[in-house]
Amino acid sequence: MNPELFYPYLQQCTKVSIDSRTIAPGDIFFAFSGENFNAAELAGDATDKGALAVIVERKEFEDSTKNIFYVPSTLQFMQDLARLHRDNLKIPVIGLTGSNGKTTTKELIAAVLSKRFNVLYTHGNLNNHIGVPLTIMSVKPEHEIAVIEMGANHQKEIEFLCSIAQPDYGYITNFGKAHLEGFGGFEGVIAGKSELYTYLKENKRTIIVNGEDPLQVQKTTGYEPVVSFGTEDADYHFASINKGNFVGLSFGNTEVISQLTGAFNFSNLSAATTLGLHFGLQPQEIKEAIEGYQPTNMRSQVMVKNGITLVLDTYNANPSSMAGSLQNFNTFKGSKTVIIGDMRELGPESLAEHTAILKMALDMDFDQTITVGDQFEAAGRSSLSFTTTAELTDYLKENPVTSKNILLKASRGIGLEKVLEYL
Ligand SMILES: CC(=O)N[C@H]1[C@@H](OP(=O)(O)OP(=O)(O)OC[C@H]2O[C@@H](n3ccc(=O)[nH]c3=O)[C@H](O)[C@@H]2O)O[C@H](CO)[C@@H](O)[C@@H]1O[C@H](C)C(=O)N[C@@H](C)C(=O)N[C@H](CCC(=O)N[C@@H](CCC[C@@H](N)C(=O)O)C(=O)O)C(=O)O
Ligand SMILES: Nc1ncnc2c1ncn2[C@@H]1O[C@H](COP(=O)(O)OP(=O)(O)OP(=O)(O)O)[C@@H](O)[C@H]1O
Ligand SMILES: C[C@@H](N)C(=O)N[C@H](C)C(=O)O
Repeated sequence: MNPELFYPYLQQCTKVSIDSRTIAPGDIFFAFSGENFNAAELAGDATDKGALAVIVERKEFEDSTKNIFYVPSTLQFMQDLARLHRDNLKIPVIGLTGSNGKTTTKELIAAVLSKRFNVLYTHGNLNNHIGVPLTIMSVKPEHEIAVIEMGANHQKEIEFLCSIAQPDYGYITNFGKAHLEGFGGFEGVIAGKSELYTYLKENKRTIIVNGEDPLQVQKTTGYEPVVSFGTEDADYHFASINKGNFVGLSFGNTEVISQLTGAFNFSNLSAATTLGLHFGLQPQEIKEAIEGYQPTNMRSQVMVKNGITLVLDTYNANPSSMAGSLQNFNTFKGSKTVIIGDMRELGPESLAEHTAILKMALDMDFDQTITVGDQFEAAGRSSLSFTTTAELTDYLKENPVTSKNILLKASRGIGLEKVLEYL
């Protein structure tokens, strides 16, 4: 089977899926093999559920009478099919990457643009070599704009994802100390993420740039077309405002207060507002969209429990986002405890980065700094350190935290959100 021959199935399908458990009539099922399952064995189940077509990479499961087609690599086929679909799309595609804030910014952009357009945007964090093709293939004729998040942890990955998403507009949230191991240090992060700029420049597409970020400005100076925000002379200028623990922005007579905490979210809000204005939305529409967006995904999520203000930021962590979270949390009024867990994928710089973050936390105005993970443990003395989240929860059962504010931040693998029920 080749992608051109298969393309009519994609045009007719209800949705695409890589999980037979989600298949409904009219769907296409792409069967992958993994650590636990070889999904090709489930091709029959998928057709029993009404799948329009199934792609398998095991010849013995091919059955053209049931539209079960064999390809040498399900992944490669899916990527080629997505590229073909993208070639046929006539709508603006906005691509974004960066070290921190991709998902939040993507959600904000989608919320804003959805006030006026039918927007297809990346679901959750499906931002990689599997997630991007799935997202692109999900664009239907009724969609008017697509917002595609692109993630990477090594060189040439963004270049590859751009070859599929082919963004007309591109935005890099920032360069930070994330995935240092795979990128080969901070310079490697800059090179890897800048592959988006290379694509946009080579294809004369529009760059959205934060004029207050010197590294982004340096990478884009002299290029046209650019839509800039931030500085006074940028295309769009916003002032940062705060209400309690929440960050917002103002422009003209419009004041917007988001449900996001952390000064770092100002650039995320600014990017979404810029795109809203660029696509002709009214300030009031943008305000309603941003004020209505509530993070529910362990990304700087603020909640009140038993009278304690909790910041749940356990979806990921790296030195840049950890520093931002600590600085923000330090501005909270009242007594404060931070519970921070190891930051993964930092390679040889890991210990030094954990040591610097621990020092930063200990120098701040917190009642208690609690750490989880062997990297923080190796980094030195904190008020309290635990190797695993399970050890911490055992401790919390006997010794509840009494501060009025608690920050929880760690890499995903630490599973720090499990302590929530003991706070
Ligand atoms: C192929 C797949 O789905 N893998 C997921 C799967 O892996 P596992 O090996 O455990 O699969 P199984 O053996 O259980 O199943 C095999 C397949 O069979 C399907 N199946 C199973 C049972 C059944 O009854 N019916 C079935 O059809 C099943 O659906 C499988 O397809 O499970 C893991 C645990 O949940 C998943 O982690 C794994 O997902 C892989 C890794 C994946 O890439 N998923 C993409 C859809 C995706 O976009 N995932 C994002 C993660 C993005 C991310 O981490 N981004 C980074 C930067 C990118 C770095 C990049 N180089 C990379 O490595 O990804 C960032 O910083 O943002 C997500 O899920 O959020
Ligand atoms: N602009 C920003 N600058 C620095 N840190 C940020 C920024 N935006 C968000 N963060 C931090 O990063 C955390 C994760 O945010 P988000 O999920 O949006 O990032 P991401 O880049 O999509 O990460 P991932 O790809 O792993 O989902 C937030 O909870 C916050 O701590
Ligand atoms: C969850 C994954 N995309 C990620 O961001 N991993 C880093 C290492 C983290 O969890 O902090």
